[in-house]
Amino acid sequence: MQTQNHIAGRWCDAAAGDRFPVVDPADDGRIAEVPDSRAEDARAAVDAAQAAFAGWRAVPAKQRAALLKRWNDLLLRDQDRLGALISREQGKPLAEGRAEVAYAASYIEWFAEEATRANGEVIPAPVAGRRMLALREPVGVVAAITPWNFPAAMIARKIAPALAAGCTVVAKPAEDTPLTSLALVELAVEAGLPPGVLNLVCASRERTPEVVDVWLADDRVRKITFTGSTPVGKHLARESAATLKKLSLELGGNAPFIVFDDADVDAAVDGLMAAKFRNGGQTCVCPNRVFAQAGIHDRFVEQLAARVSALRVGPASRADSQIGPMINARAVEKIERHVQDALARGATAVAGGRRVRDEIAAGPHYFAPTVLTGATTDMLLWREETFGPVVPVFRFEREDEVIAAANDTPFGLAAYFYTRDLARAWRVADALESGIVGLNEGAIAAEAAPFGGVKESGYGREGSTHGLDDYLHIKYVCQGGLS
Ligand SMILES: NC(=O)c1ccc[n+]([C@@H]2O[C@H](COP(=O)([O-])OP(=O)(O)OC[C@H]3O[C@@H](n4cnc5c(N)ncnc54)[C@H](O)[C@@H]3O)[C@@H](O)[C@H]2O)c1
Ligand SMILES: N[C@@H](CC=O)C(=O)O
Repeated sequence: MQTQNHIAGRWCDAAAGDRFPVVDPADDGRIAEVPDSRAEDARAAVDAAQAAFAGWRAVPAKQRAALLKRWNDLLLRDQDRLGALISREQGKPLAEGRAEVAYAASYIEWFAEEATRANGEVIPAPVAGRRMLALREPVGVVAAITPWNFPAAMIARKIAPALAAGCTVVAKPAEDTPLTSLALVELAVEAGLPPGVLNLVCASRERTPEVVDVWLADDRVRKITFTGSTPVGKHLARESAATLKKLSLELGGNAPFIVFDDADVDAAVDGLMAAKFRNGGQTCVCPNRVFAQAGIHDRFVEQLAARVSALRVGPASRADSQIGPMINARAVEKIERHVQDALARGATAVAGGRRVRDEIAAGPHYFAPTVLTGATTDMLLWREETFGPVVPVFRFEREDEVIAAANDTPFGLAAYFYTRDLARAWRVADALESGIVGLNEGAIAAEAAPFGGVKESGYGREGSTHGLDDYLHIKYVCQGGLS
């Protein structure tokens, strides 16, 4: 298991020698220790990335693509090992850990292919004797800051487009899950990535601001790409203004999931189970508020409660676990606070509603998959993302009422709805204020899709052809004297 920083092609400890523990969320048991980096480590990473930039951008796109393809192949070769590591440090069930490796690899493969398509344009000149071109160039050194919930996929879908575009990278993984990122970097080195092109430093929660502040202040860092909470995203936007860095921010959500009377209720329940319980509800696109129209409300809730009650809670180490531990004590406390607040304000738990601690789910961070009926807009879970296995169901009567309610949030990442009425399908898809819409579909993420939000869920897109643009800028070249 790799447990050192990677700077300028070398595995190294933090210059000051500090380390912090990485724990298994199932039982808080120590898995490993990694470097607790400081400002000097962050600066060394930028020095290395800047020194490597000129050489890397000059590597032909086809060779960069070949290297990314080798990296993709190595992830798939080691899928079982990496999947188990993700599950161990993050807590998701083993099948989901393995699936995340394939998901991460799909972004690397996608951007390997996109690397060779960063085409420019020849623009018809408005006057004689000129040739006008738009070239697409790498922005330079990119700083990537990633969350714990998808420790392989989130870093892969930032690093792969950056490398494909010809940028070099400094990265800092989430403090809860650095081991998977280190394992991915190890495979990138095995794939043949030159020294300095990809640098990764670990830092504890306390030291993270010291590391990231160096990158924010350094004018050699030309772009910040971040996935995480909205308050941290706003901080990065404010602090990078002084050097006018390019920014991609994938921030929090508060996704609505609407089931109309005319929906296929079985399909809606299937879609909600897929969208909500992936990673125990700790996914930024998880439905946070479920709206059921009066005509199907009771049938929908009955089916949903039966499915949710049957979910098996337990550690990733058991092959039959479907809901793992939450990432840490703060996370499970927030979930419990939301549920208790909802119950105190009149909601009813028709499934779950409490922490779990038993022979199988023996640790301190388990929460029962929960369905709450009678949810109302005065509850905490209306305003804040719960980020856990809790489904509050709101009853509604009319389409205009539910659209207003769905949009009544500063966030706008994902939204879902189920209907069989074609006119309504497009009316509602147009009216929802979100970057992503699942229409009769709960599983929306894919490497070929543009993933990102509107409003306070951030800006920029990851995946798809648009995902490469975030790491490129356009240079206009005007050649004269041709007549
Ligand atoms: N939009 C998305 O794709 C997406 C994905 C995952 C999580 N999220 C959101 O993130 C939230 C929970 O995730 P989290 O706890 O990892 O978020 P977080 O913002 O606390 O942490 C994310 C990353 O930011 C770093 N960080 C924390 N404080 C920082 C600071 N002051 N300066 C610089 N970096 C700092 C962390 O170390 C981590 O690497 C939820 O709201 C969720 O919706 C969004
Ligand atoms: N990994 C998620 C996004 C953030 O949580 C996804 O790609 O769906």
